[in-house]
Amino acid sequence: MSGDLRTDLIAAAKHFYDRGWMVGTAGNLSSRLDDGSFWITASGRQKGKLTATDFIRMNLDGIILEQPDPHSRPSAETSIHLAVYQSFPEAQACYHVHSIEANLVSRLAAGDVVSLPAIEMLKGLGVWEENPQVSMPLFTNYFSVPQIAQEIGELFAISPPQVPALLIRDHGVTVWGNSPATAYNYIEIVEYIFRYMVMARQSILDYTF
Ligand SMILES: CSCCC(=O)C(=O)COP(=O)(O)O
Ligand SMILES: [Zn+2]
Repeated sequence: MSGDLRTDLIAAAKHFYDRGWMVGTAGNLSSRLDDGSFWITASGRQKGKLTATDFIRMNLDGIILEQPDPHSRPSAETSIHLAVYQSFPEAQACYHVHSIEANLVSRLAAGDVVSLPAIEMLKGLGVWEENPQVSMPLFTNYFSVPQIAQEIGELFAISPPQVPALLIRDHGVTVWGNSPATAYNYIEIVEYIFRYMVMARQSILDYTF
């Protein structure tokens, strides 16, 4: 598997699993090859113990190109990865995890965006401004995942987000980057920001975002 994108995905999933962000088979990761196709985690796999056969290679039309385990199915949330890759052709990796903090933060916002605190960590998401006013798009967790994906694609076609991340209410966060390493960092940064927001709510200090 040397030079195989699945090596990065397996290592990332193990790290996120160990952080408690991919427990109980939660979350899905994908990464693109030079031909535009992508490896994505098969559905329902234990994300702390992935092997090369726990992935499926698909093209941007959602057609399966390689399936090392013939009994596997693509992630149930493949349509969201497709919406991200179709919206952002430069994206090379798309990572989705479920943390408790992401779920709590999604309940802090009543509307369709979450305002983020103007902290230094925003630079890690590409925001280099004095006292930035930044929000992350927040989507409804429809039972039908393709419906979530459709809303993502429709919104991003007219209004690209300020940061390479989206939150689904009561579900989890999805990020994308121009490499697997970048997407990995983005997950760590958004989860830091969510943790900050939850802790700020619990603190006696008056924080407004
Ligand atoms: C307990 S996880 C519920 C499904 C989900 O939201 C998820 O991220 C994992 O789905 P997959 O089909 O990719 O395993
Ligand atoms: Zn999910």
